Amino acid sequence: MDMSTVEILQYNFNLVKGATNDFSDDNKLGEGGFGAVYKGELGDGQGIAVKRLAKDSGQGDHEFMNEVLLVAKLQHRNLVRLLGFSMEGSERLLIYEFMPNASLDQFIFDPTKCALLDWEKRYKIIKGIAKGLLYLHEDSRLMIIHRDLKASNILLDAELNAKIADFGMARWFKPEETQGDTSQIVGTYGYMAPEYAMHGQFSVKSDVFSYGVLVLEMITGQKNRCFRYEERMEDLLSFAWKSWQDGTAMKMIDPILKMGSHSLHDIIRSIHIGLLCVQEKVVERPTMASIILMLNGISTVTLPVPSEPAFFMGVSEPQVPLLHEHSLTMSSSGLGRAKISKSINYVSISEIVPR
Ligand SMILES: Nc1ncnc2c1ncn2[C@@H]1O[C@H](COP(=O)(O)OP(=O)(O)OP(=O)(O)O)[C@@H](O)[C@H]1O
Repeated sequence: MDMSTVEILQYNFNLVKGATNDFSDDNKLGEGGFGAVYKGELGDGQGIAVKRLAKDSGQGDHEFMNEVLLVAKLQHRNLVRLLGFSMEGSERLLIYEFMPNASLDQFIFDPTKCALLDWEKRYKIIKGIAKGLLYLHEDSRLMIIHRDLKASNILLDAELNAKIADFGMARWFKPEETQGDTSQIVGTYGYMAPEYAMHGQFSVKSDVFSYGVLVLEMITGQKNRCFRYEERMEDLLSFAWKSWQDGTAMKMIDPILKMGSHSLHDIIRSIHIGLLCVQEKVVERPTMASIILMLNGISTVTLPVPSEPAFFMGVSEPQVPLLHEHSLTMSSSGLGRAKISKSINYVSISEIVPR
């Protein structure tokens, strides 16, 4: 381990504790599957978000530091930057740059704040997420599959640039290894590709699936998990697919997105791209590299006709109550044995080589 890098990344525990007012409730930004997140300010005025990891991970200091070093090396304008870490006893803190506009879900699903994100801004975010994912999938030194891409994991900076957060569940791969099988499924209901949710198979294409759900949510302004149309509960993917087939895709667009003809073209194209991402057949889903070409509307790129999406939501509603927006962990034997886990520990970030 490169000790000089460790020194640069390691923050004094008491300093961080003080910066968050002793992890006070007033400073609490939210709580995720890994623990609570607190706002803080360092002596030089820099805003930070401190993730205080749940204490039951049992991970050694050395392993923890190794993981932090790996994550800190990932730098891209569409990824939330990990500034460093702090440890004391069983306490483990991750220190991130602070994102003043919080997460995307707090805009697009909020009846008032949704108006702050017009189509231009949403389109910029859709493109930004695609660039961040492409970096994770193809351009960083290691291949990374996020595995829990969703609206609450997209943070927004002061200029509303999209920054992908929560690499806690990402896995690192050697470049030639692009697929994995796991019995520990960690993701969020509504965004998980069916082959991952049901058989534990994950690949860059399971991230592409989640990206497609996210794009469709940004256009409709509704959550995949509780989509409504004319007072009826529907399944977002089935609804999008049916509307597309019927030539009535317009009716799924969030009315708040007032459209000129130029943006309408981009919105319809984005619905098309979203549908390509959520196709049932994994091989038919485009890669992030082709998605970026499609989004940029390169005229030589003709979009393929989408095939049927996976109606995962419709057929396999888990028979368990869902706790908030939280991630679920289930055995690879299927949804019947799904169980909710609120305290997924960060051991999963250390899995560098897939099984
Ligand atoms: N760097 C940050 N800057 C500003 N706010 C942040 C930052 N990181 C997290 N938050 C806030 O803290 C909340 C909790 O974050 P966290 O990533 O732990 O949970 P989550 O994404 O809601 O759930 P999960 O752990 O299931 O992914 C987020 O919704 C976000 O509003």
